[in-house]
Amino acid sequence: MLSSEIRAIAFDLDGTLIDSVPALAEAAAAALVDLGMAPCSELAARGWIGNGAEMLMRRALSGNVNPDPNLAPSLVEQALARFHHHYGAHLDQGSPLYPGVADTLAALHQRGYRMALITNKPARYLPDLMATCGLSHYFELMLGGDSLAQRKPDPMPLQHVLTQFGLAPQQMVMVGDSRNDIEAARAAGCASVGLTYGYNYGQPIAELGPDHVLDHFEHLLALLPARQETESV
Ligand SMILES: O=C(O)COP(=O)(O)O
Ligand SMILES: [Mg+2]
Repeated sequence: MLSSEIRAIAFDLDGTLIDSVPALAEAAAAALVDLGMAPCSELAARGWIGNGAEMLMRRALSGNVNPDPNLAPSLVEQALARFHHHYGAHLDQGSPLYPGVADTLAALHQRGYRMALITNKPARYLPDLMATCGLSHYFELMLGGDSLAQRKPDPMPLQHVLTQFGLAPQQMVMVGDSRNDIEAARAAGCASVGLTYGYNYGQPIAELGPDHVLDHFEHLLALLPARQETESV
């Protein structure tokens, strides 16, 4: 069980709520082909997701999770533009919800938790993508990787949500699949829950030391009781 002080939940998106690998990998591969390069595999792209679209394309251009520091800025710019072209054109395909996500979010909402989305994905995609998934109405605030000056693993997005919600760090938990989520939560003074099914550069999320590690999204319900119950004690 998480602290009974928890009033809000910040959710990561890619690898936590939706399996975005198929859509992101396809757009990255198509962008490489547009530039006359060989496409990347879905498996490779899986290890490059987590730090936003530009970093995904830097890694794709380099064929490595550690991007070549000498990539020409114009090449990165072109690759990113082609990525946005392909990804934006197929937002409604290739990003299925993980099992249990819709019902669990509905139940947590019903239990009285306030919810925010904190993703490193570019903010421009969030309204349409979340509407397509049928999840928009749960989130009071949706932040993308380019919404603020800093993104996860920096604590800034979590601090922004706390300020907007008028809450202290111990009143919010971050739920995510990668080191960026766990490190951002720790730096903000928030609890964290790590999900094992997402993308964490191939490293088990437990190694980052989140407060709880879950294999299934719906197991969140056991950690976060109905708010009315918590408030009556
Ligand atoms: O798109 C990314 O690179 C990561 O997105 P996430 O923060 O929702 O996992
Ligand atoms: Mg993620």
